[in-house]
Amino acid sequence: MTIQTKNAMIRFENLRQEFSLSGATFTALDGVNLDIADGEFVTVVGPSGCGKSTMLNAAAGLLDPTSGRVVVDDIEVSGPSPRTGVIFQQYALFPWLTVRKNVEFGLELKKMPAKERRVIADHYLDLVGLTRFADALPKELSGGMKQRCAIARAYAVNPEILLMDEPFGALDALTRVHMQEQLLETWTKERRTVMFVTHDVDEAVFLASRVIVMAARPGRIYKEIKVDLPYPRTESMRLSDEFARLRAKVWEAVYHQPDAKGADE
Ligand SMILES: Nc1ncnc2c1ncn2[C@@H]1O[C@H](COP(=O)(O)OP(=O)(O)OP(=O)(O)O)[C@@H](O)[C@H]1O
Repeated sequence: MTIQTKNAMIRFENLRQEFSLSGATFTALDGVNLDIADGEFVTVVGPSGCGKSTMLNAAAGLLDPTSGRVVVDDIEVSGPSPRTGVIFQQYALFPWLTVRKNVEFGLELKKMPAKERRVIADHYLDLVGLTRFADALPKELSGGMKQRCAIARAYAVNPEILLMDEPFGALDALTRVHMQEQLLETWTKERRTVMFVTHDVDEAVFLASRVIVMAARPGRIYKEIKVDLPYPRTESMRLSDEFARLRAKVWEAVYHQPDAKGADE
């Protein structure tokens, strides 16, 4: 399935990714074509092992594609770039640095003067609601707060793209819902192009303007489901008939594919 849009910020062009596994070649992704428009919020779902993280890692420049390529704003991705912020499920915070210092980290690497760094860090800490915890250490934060810190840190270096791999996967259901609302609030105020990988069908529908459903063996795009709910998304939308209809549609596409087993089974 090929999905192309005008003004793509991220373009997957016929991406194929093979891995060597105990001497054998395993095709994790095959023929992936997808455009994500500037400022769009796209979620990616699919059975375990269908290559969601592989796709995201390719966009992050963490993989060398077997063939095809990923293009960001007309430039081929050949390695990690400051234009792209990546947030994983594990809170990749430095435990010995305060929350503010964690957010400032990328700016320090850029050799930005301390005063400027602090202004930017404090802006993003405010945006994610962590101002009161600026001087705390990561161990003093809850899981949700740690991920908010990771989001502030990713935003601080001003990337055009945010790649998020199951960022709320380790959180309890209630915190997860709050985090989804908070992320959308941040994204509405400071819009970036987002590709967000998740296992959670509700999360995929609530966040995205477009849900990409993948299939396994080999990993490929199976379906695209448009979410025509306006932003800002609200709790009442989550409980609406339209949301239920979209959830059912995505659920059907994920769990009732012609060959619905995960690649690992
Ligand atoms: N570096 C690697 N070396 C070998 N095989 C890999 C590597 N990375 C991923 N794979 C394999 O590629 C397939 C796709 O993995 P990937 O993590 O992208 O899937 P996923 O859809 O994100 O899975 P999940 O939903 O379980 O996280 C899996 O079978 C995995 O074992």
